[in-house]
Amino acid sequence: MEQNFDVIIVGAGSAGLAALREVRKRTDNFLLINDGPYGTTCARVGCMPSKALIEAANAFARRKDFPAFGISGGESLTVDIPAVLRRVRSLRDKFVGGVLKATEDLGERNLAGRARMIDAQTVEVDGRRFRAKRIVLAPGSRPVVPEAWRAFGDGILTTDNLFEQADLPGRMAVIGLGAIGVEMAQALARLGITVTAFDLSPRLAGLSDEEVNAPLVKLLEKEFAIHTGEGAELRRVEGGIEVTAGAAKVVVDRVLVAMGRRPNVDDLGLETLGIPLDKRGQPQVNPTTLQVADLPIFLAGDANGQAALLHEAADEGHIAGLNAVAESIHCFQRRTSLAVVFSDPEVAVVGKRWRELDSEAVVAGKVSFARHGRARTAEKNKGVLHIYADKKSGRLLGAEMCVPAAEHMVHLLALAIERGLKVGDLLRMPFYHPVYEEGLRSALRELAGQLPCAGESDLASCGAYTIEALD
Ligand SMILES: Cc1cc2nc3c(=O)[nH]c(=O)nc-3n(C[C@H](O)[C@H](O)[C@H](O)COP(=O)(O)OP(=O)(O)OC[C@H]3O[C@@H](n4cnc5c(N)ncnc54)[C@H](O)[C@@H]3O)c2cc1C
Ligand SMILES: NC(=O)c1ccc[n+]([C@@H]2O[C@H](COP(=O)([O-])OP(=O)(O)OC[C@H]3O[C@@H](n4cnc5c(N)ncnc54)[C@H](O)[C@@H]3O)[C@@H](O)[C@H]2O)c1
Repeated sequence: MEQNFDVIIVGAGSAGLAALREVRKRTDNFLLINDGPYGTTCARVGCMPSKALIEAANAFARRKDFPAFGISGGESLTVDIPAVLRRVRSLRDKFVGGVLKATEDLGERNLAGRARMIDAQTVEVDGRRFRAKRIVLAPGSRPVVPEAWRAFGDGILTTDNLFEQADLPGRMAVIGLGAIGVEMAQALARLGITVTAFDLSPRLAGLSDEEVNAPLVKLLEKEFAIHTGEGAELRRVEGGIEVTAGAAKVVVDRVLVAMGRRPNVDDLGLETLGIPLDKRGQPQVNPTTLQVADLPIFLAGDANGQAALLHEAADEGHIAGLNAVAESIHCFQRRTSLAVVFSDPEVAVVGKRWRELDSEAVVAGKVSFARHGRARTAEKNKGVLHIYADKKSGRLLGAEMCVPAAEHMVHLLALAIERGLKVGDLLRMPFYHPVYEEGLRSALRELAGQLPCAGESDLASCGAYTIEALD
């Protein structure tokens, strides 16, 4: 017999739980279905354990700057990788524990099992059928691992099991240098592991501006070997796994695969819905409503293949949850796009990427942090920052950067872009001395110098800014 609900939510990840928060405020008649471990990808195997590993690696790497500061003895420091991994898991358990509270009082409204759509209002789990007026699908994504590589068994790692390891070997390959690959390759190298990294693309960490990418590659190459432009192949050899890519060849103990994540939509029964699916099996999803075509279904989080980031998953779950209980479906304006990769220096992209802009219609303000005063005091004077603005109006459009404190500067820029500010508006803000944001100001001044509308001074003449966000 089928059970009837107002809303069914599939997936208890960040998107599913954000939907749950809205749904349960408005109805008790819901069902949450989750396959596999609870606790979310972010807290269990994603954002949080990866950042815990990075922090340990960066703390240990700091010893290399000690001589420059006049501190000696750094070379006698050692790292206990099993202890590092134990701390990562201990922190991870606390983060997961916090997340589990969101579902602990649900009782029978929380069902463990794999859900599959039967039609637009019916879901099947282990042969049982459940109907709902509306359904939120938030099944997340999983690491891409080429089928043939599964034969290497525990020689292959992904971030699903990296943090579970009791110890790590001396030689590792990292395949894929997107966000995960860059973060993990640098962290592993900083923990003393000999890392060799590979990517098909010469652009790393999601950067599209080659003038920002090139210095990043140079900096990372000081810490581990990087080979780009060729697909990697694996072969078991005496004493390890041989990785080849074009002319590059290395034997390693284990391989971390970070070649992207695939949305979990392939086994979800979407083909039963009678709507077109693209070649990746994705239905059309409206990003402002999360609605799938014109069905009573909402697809949120990594699963919709739009922006695989935590804050976007949470927003999408929120929108999907609200729309799943609303009388009529609402559109929500999405936030300025923002992504940070927690390498050192940090990589960050905000607003429009360079490749999305018409190079004829924009000007770029560029600054190198090599001579940045505050960064020099901290031995962190590395990287470059590019800001893009509309040539005619001076309106800020986006930025790409690999610099220290990028995570903070992109938030300031996101505010400016979201509020439609111009280069001159941001230059009228105070910049304290000495802070990393002075580098941002240099890039803005460089931009202003290229704009026909730029004045002679950063400061406004009398009067209000007449900008809602600032006055
Ligand atoms: C190593 C790593 C580091 C990351 N770092 C960052 C970061 O620093 N910043 C950032 O913004 N983002 C980061 N991310 C991305 C972020 O973690 C994800 O975007 C986010 O967790 C996605 O949430 P979600 O709800 O879509 O999916 P999930 O949290 O994966 O939830 C999906 C849930 O649905 C379940 N499920 C799947 N199929 C079914 C089914 N058929 N039936 C029932 N249940 C199902 C899954 O088992 C899972 O429990 C990182 C990701 C990784 C892997
Ligand atoms: N700091 C963060 O915000 C953060 C950190 C980690 C992950 N994430 C999210 O998780 C998602 C997945 O991360 P990811 O790094 O796995 O994916 P990604 O899509 O960012 O990068 C995958 C990389 O693998 C490369 N690649 C693909 N196939 C390859 C092959 N055959 N050989 C060599 N290289 C190959 C691609 O060129 C790309 O550079 C990202 O989209 C990101 O949104 C975010």
